[in-house]
Amino acid sequence: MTQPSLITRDLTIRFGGHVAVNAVSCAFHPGELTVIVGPNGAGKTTYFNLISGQLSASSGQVIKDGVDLTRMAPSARAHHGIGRAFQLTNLFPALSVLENIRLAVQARAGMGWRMLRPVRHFRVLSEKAEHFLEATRLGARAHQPAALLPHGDQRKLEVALLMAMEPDVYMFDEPTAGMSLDHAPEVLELIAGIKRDTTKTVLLVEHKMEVVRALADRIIVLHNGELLAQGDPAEVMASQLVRDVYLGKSEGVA
Ligand SMILES: Nc1ncnc2c1ncn2[C@@H]1O[C@H](COP(=O)(O)OP(=O)(O)OP(=O)(O)O)[C@@H](O)[C@H]1O
Repeated sequence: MTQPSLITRDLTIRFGGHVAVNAVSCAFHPGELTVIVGPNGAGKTTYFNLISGQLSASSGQVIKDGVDLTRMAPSARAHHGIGRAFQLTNLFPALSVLENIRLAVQARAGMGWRMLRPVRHFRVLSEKAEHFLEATRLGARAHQPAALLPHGDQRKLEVALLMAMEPDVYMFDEPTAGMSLDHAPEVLELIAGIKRDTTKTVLLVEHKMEVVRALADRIIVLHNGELLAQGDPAEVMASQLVRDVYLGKSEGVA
């Protein structure tokens, strides 16, 4: 087994008297896609926010390749390779798909390629942007304003922007939420492609069991902010403890 790229150690956050994430210790490895499941209010999104830095932990640690990120801002965590997909609100809606991807590539380049000469720099940026455009099958939409994309293509553009940042750890929160059945497989195939790169660690929050079945190498189950179970998806979902938690919340696990 490879070394974990990401570890949370006793990660905890309290909102007043409510402990939304309670001492969650977990390791995530390159080449592995872990789906985080649990009933509504279990703490999944809060756990994600603690890893990406949108929330600060009350106690515990977030460690990436041996570096303690716990007190870092989201941008510093991104610099250390944590990449989280967000809905398109932070895009430039009037710019084209290709221009948005190029900006993401440029933001990434600002982190690591300062030594390149300007002309070569520009060519490399453009080639990289084209690469991510094609990889996400958005070529036909290259020159359309991002704001005018159909919903399914907007979700693909979110994946393209994340890929352009070239993170080590990819984080997706319900990546097919609100998508039509036609488009969901395309986004899932993009995520499956990322997972085939054995240097990448992928974390996914997901409710849909068909998505869990299609993509998960491993699942972790959160319940009342605590880590209830982890391991092989089929085995964990079949366990009585996990079934009780879901049935107790009247949510199907079939
Ligand atoms: N900023 C906050 N202030 C107070 N309570 C919060 C805050 N953020 C989350 N919570 C609470 O923490 C708990 C976990 O919420 P969270 O959104 O992480 O759950 P979830 O598992 O992602 O749920 P869902 O599947 O419904 O999205 C909930 O009880 C929620 O009300």
